[in-house]
Amino acid sequence: METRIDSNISDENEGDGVSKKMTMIDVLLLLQPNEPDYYTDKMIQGLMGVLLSAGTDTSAGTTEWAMSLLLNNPQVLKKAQAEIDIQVGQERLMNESDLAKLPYLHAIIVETLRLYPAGPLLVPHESSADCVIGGYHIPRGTMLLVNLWAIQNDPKLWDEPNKFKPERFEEIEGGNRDGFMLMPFGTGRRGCPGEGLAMRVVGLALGSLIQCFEWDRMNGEEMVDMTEGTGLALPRTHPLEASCRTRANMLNLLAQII
Ligand code: HEM
Repeated sequence: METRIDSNISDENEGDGVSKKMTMIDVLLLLQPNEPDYYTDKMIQGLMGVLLSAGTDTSAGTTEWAMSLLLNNPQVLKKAQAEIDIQVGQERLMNESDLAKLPYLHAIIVETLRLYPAGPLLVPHESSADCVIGGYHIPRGTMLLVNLWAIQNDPKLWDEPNKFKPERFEEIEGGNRDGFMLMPFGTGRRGCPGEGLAMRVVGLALGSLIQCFEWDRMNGEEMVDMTEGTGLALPRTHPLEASCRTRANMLNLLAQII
């Protein structure tokens, strides 16, 4: 990965500085001449590495949990497919601009993030000054972990918290954020900066899989095992295996692009 980022940096350094589309690396390199001690190659490389590592397993894992939940809840999968068929049709592949017309797909992703948040304890925060949280005195320099998983699965806050019910978010624009019941991307100024990108990436990947293929569990009646593994981004214990076949009406379209 370092080599890749290095070569991007040296390509950009050799260019005339005017690129067709500004990437984040382009912007950082433009800032470099004015503040060379701050925008060093090492710092840019580190920033890119953080974005890649923070954005990859989280988005892929959320897509995998969502597919697992859909396989165990085929009626939800059918409803999502019907929404895509009505809003997008089968003449073209769905694209990013379709996401705004697919509230049920959005609700599926939010419900997945409620049940299986990729950051179950958020990331550790540290108080920069003495403060009081919920009546507790927190001295400066204390590490604070938020048990997001417990909040998002709390029966005092959620009706049937263990059930996968995307309908609970269908009516609510952008998911229910009242009272911090749901914050899969954290909150405040250290909240996840990749939220918008993640929702688009997961929406497009999951939506395309639903639009193009019929999905079944590998072992018929046997439910997909939903055991959580250990790891920072709440991985599954076993990678998901599923059976899929191209939907009859999508065959021609897919044949053209493969
Ligand atoms: C489904 C996907 C994702 C989930 C669930 C997720 C969740 C989170 C959470 C819970 C935090 C900690 C927030 C807090 O402590 O308040 C976080 C931080 C962060 N995320 Fe994400 N994230 C996702 C995707 C991404 C993507 C795509 C990127 C970038 C390309 C990204 C970049 C970051 C960075 C840089 C931080 C640290 C922010 C800081 O400390 O100021 N994340 N994310």
